[in-house]
Amino acid sequence: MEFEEAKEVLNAIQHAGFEAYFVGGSVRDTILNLKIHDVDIATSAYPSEVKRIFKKTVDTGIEHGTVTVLDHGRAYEITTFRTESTYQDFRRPDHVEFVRSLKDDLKRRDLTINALAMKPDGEVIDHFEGLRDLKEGMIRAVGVAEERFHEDALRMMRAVRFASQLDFIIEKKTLNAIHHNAHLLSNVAVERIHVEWVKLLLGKNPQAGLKDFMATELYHYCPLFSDKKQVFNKLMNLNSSQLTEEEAAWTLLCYLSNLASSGVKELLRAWKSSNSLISNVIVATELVTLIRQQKMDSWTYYRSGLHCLRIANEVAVILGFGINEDILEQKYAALPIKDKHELQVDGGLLINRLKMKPGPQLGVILERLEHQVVNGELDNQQDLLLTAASAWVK
Ligand SMILES: Nc1ccn([C@@H]2O[C@H](COP(=O)(O)OP(=O)(O)OP(=O)(O)O)[C@@H](O)[C@H]2O)c(=O)n1
Repeated sequence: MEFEEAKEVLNAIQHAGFEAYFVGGSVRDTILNLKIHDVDIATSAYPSEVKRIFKKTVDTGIEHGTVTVLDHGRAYEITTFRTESTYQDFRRPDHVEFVRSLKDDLKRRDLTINALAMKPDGEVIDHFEGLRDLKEGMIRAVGVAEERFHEDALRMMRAVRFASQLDFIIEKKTLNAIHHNAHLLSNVAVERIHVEWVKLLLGKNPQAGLKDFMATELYHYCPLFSDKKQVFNKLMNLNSSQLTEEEAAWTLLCYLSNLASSGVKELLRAWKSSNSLISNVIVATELVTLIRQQKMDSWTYYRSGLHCLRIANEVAVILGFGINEDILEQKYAALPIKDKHELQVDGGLLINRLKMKPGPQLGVILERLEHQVVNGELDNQQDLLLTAASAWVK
């Protein structure tokens, strides 16, 4: 386990005479028995001191106190204890103030469940009753919630995200503070909000996260979400099994919003999504309707591709009209060709053998061949395809 190896890193810092602890999400997730992804370390050593202890380091965020240590092929982020919120946009490193006390460092973290530290021997340091909140399933800001949210407004989205991801309840004062400060979210980079929003949708209890997201009016300050109250209500009422990936989450949202492809594009662009995500969600959203209408023919399977078919069907299953997964896979596997390049003729061949001229007619004929092969009307054999094409040319 990553923790075991990371202990050596902690020990090395301690041997050099400094304090060092595991902090943040890895401590929370270990206590919750969840899989941990990255291990963050907080230390009283300044970055220059950390760099003296280890052979291989990278200055990944030296201005906010972070040095990455490379050890046995792994990377560990080691951050000097700090006070004022440096969790904000790292383009604003002007707030950093290093301190030598762990408590001061933990005091400026967002939520009590994220303000725990752990020693290499597993002892947990808990200044803000994070262990109690973990046990009770509570999301609570550290200290005065308003202050924490002013330091970094993204924390409000993190709170609703954790409510969904961990299936926890947001404590009343924290929830009120989010409601009161929701407008501050407008100052946060969309990319950062995006990460939290997706984690909320993919969480264990998205209905709970959405309920808080709406009740606190955070959604008003998210791109193009102001008019989506009804859609979120629909989402909340779905007895959904857990969504497995971001594209499925957006597809569900776009389908429930009745968005045509231009609307999907506009929404996802506003959320700064990648072009590949946008095009997959456009295809998958249309597919959901076709699945509902039972209009799934071979051509639809072919042009959608297996990836989008799976996404659309995941959504259709949640909506109660999905296709049996095995049947979906079988139908796709049974397609005579999966890609245009598998067609036994191409433009060059038509020009050479049928003396066709390059131009739009060639494209039309190739497309017709492709359709017929996919639909099983014509075998994908070169001589058959050439015969069919030559008949169409005449
Ligand atoms: N806006 C933020 C972001 C992070 N943190 C602190 O920095 C730690 C690490 O942050 P990050 O890795 O972004 O999130 P995790 O809490 O580790 O959650 P995840 O498991 O999703 O990575 C958090 O636990 C929390 O203590 C914070 O106080 N405020």
